[in-house]
Amino acid sequence: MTDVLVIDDEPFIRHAFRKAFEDTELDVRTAGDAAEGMAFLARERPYAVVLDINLPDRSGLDVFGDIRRLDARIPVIFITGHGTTETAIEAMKLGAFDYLLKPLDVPQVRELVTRACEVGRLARVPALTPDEPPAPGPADVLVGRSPAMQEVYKAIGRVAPQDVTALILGESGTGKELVARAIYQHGRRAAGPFLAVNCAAIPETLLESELFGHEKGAFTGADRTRIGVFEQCHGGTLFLDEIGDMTPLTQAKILRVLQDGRFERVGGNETIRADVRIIAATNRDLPEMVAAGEFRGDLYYRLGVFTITLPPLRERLEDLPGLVDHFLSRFSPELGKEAYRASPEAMELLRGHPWPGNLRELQGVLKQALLRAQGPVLLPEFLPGSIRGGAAPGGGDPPPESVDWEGFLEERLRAGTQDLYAEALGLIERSLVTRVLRRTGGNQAQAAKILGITRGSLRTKIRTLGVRIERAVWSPDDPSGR
Ligand SMILES: Nc1ncnc2c1ncn2[C@@H]1O[C@H](COP(=O)(O)OP(=O)(O)OP(=O)(O)O)[C@@H](O)[C@H]1O
Repeated sequence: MTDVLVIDDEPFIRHAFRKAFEDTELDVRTAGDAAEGMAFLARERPYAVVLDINLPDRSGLDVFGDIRRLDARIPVIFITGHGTTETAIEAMKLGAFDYLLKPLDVPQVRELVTRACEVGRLARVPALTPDEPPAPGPADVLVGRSPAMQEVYKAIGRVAPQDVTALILGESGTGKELVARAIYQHGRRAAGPFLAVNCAAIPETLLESELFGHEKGAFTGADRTRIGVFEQCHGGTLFLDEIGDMTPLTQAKILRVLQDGRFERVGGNETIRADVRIIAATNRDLPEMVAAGEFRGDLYYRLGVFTITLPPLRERLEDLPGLVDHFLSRFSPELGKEAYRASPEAMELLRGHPWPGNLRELQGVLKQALLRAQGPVLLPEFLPGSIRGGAAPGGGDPPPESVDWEGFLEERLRAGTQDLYAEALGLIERSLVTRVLRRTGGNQAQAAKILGITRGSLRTKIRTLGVRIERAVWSPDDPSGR
C-alpha cells in the first residue's frame, strides 16, 4: 500500500521526497505529470497526495478537482514554486490540506506529509458507535511568505467560501481591509457588491444613518429618504472597519441584522430585509472592551465566529524585503521614478525600525524616500530621519564636524549589524569625499586628483554615498564655509 504519491515534473523534487522519507516507514511513490499521477490513482489509493500546482500537462488545481471526485478523503498538499498568495488561497478554498513553498524545507515536508497520511488513513477507518449497523488587482496583492502570513492565507481560504461572518484583528495598517477584500473576492458573493465603512471615520450621529439609511424628516437636514449601505449591499459583502468605535445603539442594530437579517431605517417603521455578509475589523482589544462594558458581548461572540489575527510588521520582518520591492515597484512609476531597489544598508535601517504604523507607515516612508531619491538605488540617506536615527551611516544631512563614533556604534549594534567594518568605512568615505568636494567648490576633477582616485571612481562614490553637490552661492566670510 502506497502511503503518499508525489506528482511533480521536477526530477529533483521527486528525488527530494523519496530521500526525505527513505529512513521512515512511509512508502513514497512519484509521478512526473498529471496523466501518470491520475493513472496511478486509478489503480491505487494512497493516504495522501503531494501535487505540484504547475504541471506540464494540466493545472494542478484541475488535477486536484479530479482527485476530489475520485476520492474526496485523500488529503492533497500543494507545492507552489512562486508562493503566490492567490494560488495558495485558491487551493485552501478548494479544500487542500495544506501547501508547501519551494524551496522545500525537509523537516516541514516530513511533518506535513506524515500528518496528511495520518488524516488520510483515519478517514478510511469507519468511526462507528456500538449501536450503528456495520459499515480553498494586480496592484493589491497580499505580499509575504512568513509563516504568520501563510496562516492568514490559509484562514482566508477556509473562511471565504463559508459565507459566515469574519472578524479581522490587527494593529493599524497591518492589512485588515486587504484581507477583507481577499475574503470577499474568494467568497460565494464575489459577483455581488463589496462596500467598506470605517465606523471611526464617520461621526457617531451619522453612522447609524450611513449604515441603515434614514427616512425623510428623520432628523434635521434629512430632507429626503436615503438608503444605507446595508440596503446597497444586498447580496454582497459589507466590511465594517473599526467596529470597536460603534455606539451601543448601532451595536444593537448590527446584532439584529446578524441574527435575522432585518433592520429599520432611521425614523422609519418599515422593516427591511438585507442579505449581507459582514466582515468586521478592529485594532482595539474587543474582549477588554466587552469586560469594560463598552462593547456588547453577544455582538462580539457573534462577530468572532471566525477570527483572523494579522501579525504586526515587526513580527514578520522576513517579509520586509519582499514588501519593500513590492511597494517600490508600485510607487516608482506613480512618482515618475525609475525602478528602484533598496541598498542593503537601507534595508538594514528599515529592519531596525519598530513600525508602529505597520504597512501603511512603510508605504509612507518609501514614498518619502522615493521623492528624495536619485539614481536607481534607494540609499540610507534618502530615508526619512525617523528611520535613519541619530547616526545612521551615510545620513543625508551634512556630515558633523566630527563623527559621533559612540552614537554610530550604538545605533548599528542595536540594528543587529553584521557589516560594521564596511559601514564604518562608508561613514569615513562619505565624510572625506564631502569635505574634499567642498574644498574644490564641487570640482570633481580636482577632488579626484587630491583623493588619488579616478574621476569615474569618484563619480561612483558620489552616487553610492549619496553625496549631493549643490551649486550654492556664499560669501567668503560665511562662517559655514560652504
Ligand atoms: N500583505 C500585504 N501586502 C501588500 N500590501 C499590503 C499588505 N497588507 C496591507 N497592505 C497595504 O498596506 C496598506 C494598509 O493596509 P490596510 O488598509 O488593509 O490596513 P488596515 O489594517 O485596514 O489599517 P487600519 O486599521 O488603519 O484601517 C494598504 O495600502 C494595503 O494595500
